[in-house]
Amino acid sequence: MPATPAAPVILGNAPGSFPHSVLAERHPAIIRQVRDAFPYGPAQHRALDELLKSCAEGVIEPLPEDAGDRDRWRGWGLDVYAGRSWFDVPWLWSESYFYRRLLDATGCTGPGAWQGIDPFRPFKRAELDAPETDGELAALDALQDRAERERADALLHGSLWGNRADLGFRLSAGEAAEPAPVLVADDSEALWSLLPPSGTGTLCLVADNAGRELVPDLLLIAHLLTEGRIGRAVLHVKPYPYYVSDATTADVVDALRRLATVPGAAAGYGRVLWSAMADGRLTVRAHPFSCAPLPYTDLPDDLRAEFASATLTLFKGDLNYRRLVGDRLWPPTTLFQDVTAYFPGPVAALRTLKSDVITGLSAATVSGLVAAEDQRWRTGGTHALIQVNPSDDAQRK
Ligand SMILES: O=P(O)(O)OC[C@H]1O[C@](O)(CO)[C@@H](O)[C@@H]1O
Repeated sequence: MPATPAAPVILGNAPGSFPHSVLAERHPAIIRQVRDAFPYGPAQHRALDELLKSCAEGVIEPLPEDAGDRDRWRGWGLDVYAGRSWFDVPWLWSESYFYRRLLDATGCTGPGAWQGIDPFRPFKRAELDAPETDGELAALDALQDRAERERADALLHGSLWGNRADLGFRLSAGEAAEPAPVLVADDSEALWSLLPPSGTGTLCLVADNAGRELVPDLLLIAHLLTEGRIGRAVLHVKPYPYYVSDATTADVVDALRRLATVPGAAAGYGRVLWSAMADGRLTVRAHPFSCAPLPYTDLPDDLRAEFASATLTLFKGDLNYRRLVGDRLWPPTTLFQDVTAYFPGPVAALRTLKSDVITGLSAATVSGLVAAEDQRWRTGGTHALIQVNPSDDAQRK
């Protein structure tokens, strides 16, 4: 458990706050976008109307009695939160449950003809098929004659900034200008020391978004396998559509098929990944807990054991960061090592900053950011971090 006293859990009930705006504005907008993207029938339109009304002024309703995951959600807190306003329960819980209910409203959770139809697929496909993606993949050609470490860094940064859907395989961390550095924490040396070129271990990469984030995540995995920094990778994705663009197995297939159609170096990475899938060096996992509305302190035993045996578990994106350190208003200088001390193995986070949660910053970095941007740096997606806790559970005891 953290050596630091726990900070307050973030709720969505403070008007003017970022979490409140997500519940009050972003969720209704997502309902509108999804409704406009599909030729839904009357029952789906009615269900979307009901969800719109509920999330604006209603309360959290239980799942239907025949929902296959009803007991799971009851175990995740549904019995405690049902009947309360969406705004008064932990923000992480409320947001996660919104996406679960959206799947019911669109028929994705079935039964029926719409079962399994991802309501976010048109947006994910558009991003994957965008001409910008071709341009960014073509940039890989220029990397090929660089030293291994340089290519590794460029791919790490591609994966990091892919979280903003902006691959830019950067050869450096970008403008590190004071007082507001782009990269607010950079533990990349510690990360590479966990994945030396002679490695045979396993990387668990806990993915975030599909499309222009998942593609560079896959490229990074291909590089690590090819260069012998890891022997195996396990890519954790979501078992069902979630938080609009979160990657599912179908999105992995789309991304790999996309890489199979491009020219140049990108196609070579695609071939590496395709054969690594075939011989088991790359596997895809879609554990139910990946869509849990809970922090990773509540890891179920099977996932805990899996992460404990990995050489490194790498969490991508903002939502995973919130779950990793706890969705709490930590003082920004709270040590990342303290809030991740519960984690059963070496762990790293690659994240662009899109919500209030932050840990592991130096006091000087915080004051530079606040002086330049007040608190906007926390949520604007213009800053990023690479944080590592290299010690595993055994070493801490
Ligand atoms: O795709 P990412 O990086 O996980 O970001 C998702 C973030 O977007 C939001 O859903 C809304 O901004 C946050 O709640 C969440 O943390």
